[in-house]
Amino acid sequence: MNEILKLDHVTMQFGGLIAVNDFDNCVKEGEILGLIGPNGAGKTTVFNVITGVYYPTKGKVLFDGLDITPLKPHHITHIGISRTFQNIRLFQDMTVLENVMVAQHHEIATKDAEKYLVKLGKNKYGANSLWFWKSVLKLGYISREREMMDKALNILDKLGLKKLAYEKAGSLPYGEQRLLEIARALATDAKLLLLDEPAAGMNPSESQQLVQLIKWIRDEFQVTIFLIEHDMKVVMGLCERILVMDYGVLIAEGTPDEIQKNEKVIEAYLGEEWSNVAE
Ligand SMILES: Nc1ncnc2c1ncn2[C@@H]1O[C@H](COP(=O)(O)OP(=O)(O)OP(=O)(O)O)[C@@H](O)[C@H]1O
Repeated sequence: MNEILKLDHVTMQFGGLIAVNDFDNCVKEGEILGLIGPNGAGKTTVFNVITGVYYPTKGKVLFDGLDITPLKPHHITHIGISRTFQNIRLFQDMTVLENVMVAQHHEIATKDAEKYLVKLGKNKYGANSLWFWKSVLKLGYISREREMMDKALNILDKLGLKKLAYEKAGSLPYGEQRLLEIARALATDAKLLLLDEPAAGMNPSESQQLVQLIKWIRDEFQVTIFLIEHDMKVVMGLCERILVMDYGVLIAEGTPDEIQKNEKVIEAYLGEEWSNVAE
């Protein structure tokens, strides 16, 4: 499998604290990769470096072979990486449909990213570029809105949320708000989805459904998935490969079976969350 994302010796330091220390690994195209580790291990910081929230102290991030380290978060969304957050970030007072449509509007703000891609000879996004100029000139704006709505409804339909399209996002039960976050991420035409604790707050039956749904999303939308998760049953049932961090350091990599037997990993977890899995 090709590497879709490469973290090349990434270090992220906050003052005296090294949150991520020489992280050197990749995400392979089409895989479901898990990132686990105790609280404060540095997992979210890895996602923040990938998505341009932080500029790493050392190292580079490559996406499809392209150095994306200097790009801003909205540019990173534009080139095909989208994320969900640990704490749900929806527009609570907007409808479900509007939330998904708004996610597509990143295309409007892409000029700088396109300049950067052109400079690197990588402009594969001609259609979006045309849309940018059309929207500036207000040409085709209405038909474009229609297209966005159809696309949003299609995604909602696939995720079983279409019947809720005109409900306020804030009125949805927690599990469905998490699904809506995934719908928003898919609406950006992402090639790589970063999911930060997708099962947080779900009951055991919801989280088992989520495992099946994420596998289905990977196949249906042909996306690669990199996720942070504390629920070990979800991680072990879903991920094909797992990376384990502790105190900013990548301490293990392997299949679910290999990770469950890894002494360093067992030690890092001090038996806590781990005992749930081993049962
Ligand atoms: N902006 C920041 N400034 C200073 N320290 C930070 C910042 N962001 C993260 N940290 C610190 O970096 C370390 C790693 O934090 P991070 O949120 O990446 O861990 P995590 O593995 O995602 O934890 P959790 O599972 O609890 O979400 C922590 O000690 C945290 O306090």
